[in-house]
Amino acid sequence: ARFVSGSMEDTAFAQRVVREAQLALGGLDMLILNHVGASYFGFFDGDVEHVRKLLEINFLSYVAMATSALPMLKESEGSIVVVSSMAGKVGFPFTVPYSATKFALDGFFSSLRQEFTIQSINVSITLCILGFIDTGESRAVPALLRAGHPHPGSFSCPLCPPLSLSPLLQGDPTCLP
Ligand SMILES: NC(=O)C1=CN([C@@H]2O[C@H](COP(=O)(O)OP(=O)(O)OC[C@H]3O[C@@H](n4cnc5c(N)ncnc54)[C@H](OP(=O)(O)O)[C@@H]3O)[C@@H](O)[C@H]2O)C=CC1
Ligand SMILES: CC(C)CCC[C@@H](C)[C@H]1CC[C@H]2[C@@H]3C(=O)C=C4C[C@@H](O)CC[C@]4(C)[C@H]3CC[C@]12C
Repeated sequence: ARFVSGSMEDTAFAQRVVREAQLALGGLDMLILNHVGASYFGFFDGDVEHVRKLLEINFLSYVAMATSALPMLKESEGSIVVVSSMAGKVGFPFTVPYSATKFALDGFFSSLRQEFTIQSINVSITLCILGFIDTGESRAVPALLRAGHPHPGSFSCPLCPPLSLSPLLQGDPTCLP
């Protein structure tokens, strides 16, 4: 495997990764955009700088990489895959900055897809809407909810008040509308 180390909060770095891929591979069939910066699970704390930084990592770098990769993807009639979340489709408490970055991805890439159709550009754009997955930082979330954090006492799913979120986090999707 090849890698380029750096941080996606710097759009120049995001563009460099694509250039390095071009030099190393000579073209690109697929661009999978997946990384996310660390955030917190709790009530919005008013930190606007955190929202800006998260937008740079989770949103702007995706825009920069897709834009830089587009000539290669047009050439190969390839694909862009954008990893998003249910929190990027429905407002959900305790993930305000993260959710904003995922909604932004939907706005940008779903609109771009429409333009590709109008212009007959044969590059597919797939937005993946994932539910809860037991990885990285997210591992702490079910325990936080079970412990009544960040809201004291238990709380219910805002979309279906009679049902608790716990079954959903344990893999039972019956809470979904
Ligand atoms: N887990 C979940 O419940 C859900 C996840 N998703 C989505 O799935 C995707 C993957 O999530 P998941 O695997 O859980 O996330 P993790 O938090 O486990 O991993 C995040 C990855 O992003 C990288 N990263 C973090 N900050 C930066 C940065 N500044 N520059 C470059 N890379 C960075 C990390 O690299 P390093 O390890 O080197 O720091 C790490 O590889 C994301 O798009 C997420 O939104 C969607 C719905 C639910
Ligand atoms: C219709 C709704 C009731 C569905 C609610 C689903 C909720 C519980 C699911 C859907 C998407 C999930 C979050 C997610 O996408 C990614 C992360 C990043 C990780 O670092 C920390 C955990 C976090 C915030 C997940 C927390 C749980 C979320 C909000």
